[in-house]
Amino acid sequence: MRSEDLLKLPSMPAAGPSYPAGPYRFIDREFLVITYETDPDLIRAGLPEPLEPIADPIVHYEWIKMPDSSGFGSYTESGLVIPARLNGEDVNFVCQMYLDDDPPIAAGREIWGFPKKYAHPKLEIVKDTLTGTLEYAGQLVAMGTMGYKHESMAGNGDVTRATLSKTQVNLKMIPGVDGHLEICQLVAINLTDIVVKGSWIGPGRLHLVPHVNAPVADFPVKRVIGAHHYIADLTLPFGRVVHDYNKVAADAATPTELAAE
Ligand SMILES: CC(=O)CC(=O)O
Repeated sequence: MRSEDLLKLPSMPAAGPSYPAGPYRFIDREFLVITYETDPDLIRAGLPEPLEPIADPIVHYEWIKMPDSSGFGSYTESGLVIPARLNGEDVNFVCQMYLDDDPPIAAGREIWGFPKKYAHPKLEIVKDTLTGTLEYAGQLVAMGTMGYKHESMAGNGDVTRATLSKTQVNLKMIPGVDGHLEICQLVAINLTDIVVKGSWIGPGRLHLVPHVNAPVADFPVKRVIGAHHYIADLTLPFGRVVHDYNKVAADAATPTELAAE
């Protein structure tokens, strides 16, 4: 295989790349987001610097069903997002994500640094209840329930658009061949071409179970604040590096330390 052909490949392995080149467009992407209050000390400890906590110690627990995703197919994911501040901007730090499809796990980690792990999330309508569950290694670790379409936010599409437009921040960590973190960065992403197709609020409940390898319950639920169900089409564009830990450490190293390397 010629080098110039290799360099045009979207991903590895060269024999059957895991995911194609973008753009990555999602149609009818359906969200259940349960917002709750947790312990402020746990939020402070869970946010990588220089991210800072906001005044309210809140977490968004999400289920996202993606039936039609270019390049990735049909899959579901679930996880935790923590509102935070970065350089004076309100952002969402993507803290944990669990999903059931290999290409978006590989692409999510390799391109944008999403903290993705393989698990079995589900989002379904069961009788009168929008129900999200997450199983990791055969055990239930999260269950969220919401009254189905109680109050439409149709006249309030801008609120949902604003929610989807908020900057997301990931901690991307990829080791090099010597095992050290060759890439250790905060990566920011803003979704584009957002079309909100439906949006509802209603009563919600959330149950999290401690699990060592899917530690969603490390941010325990003190009080549920609200539940939001919405459906949208959107594009996930490439990201941008907003903080490079290796560069900051190299810039801070003294000339003596550098000479000793
Ligand atoms: C591929 C991705 O990272 C997108 C998603 O699953 O949210």
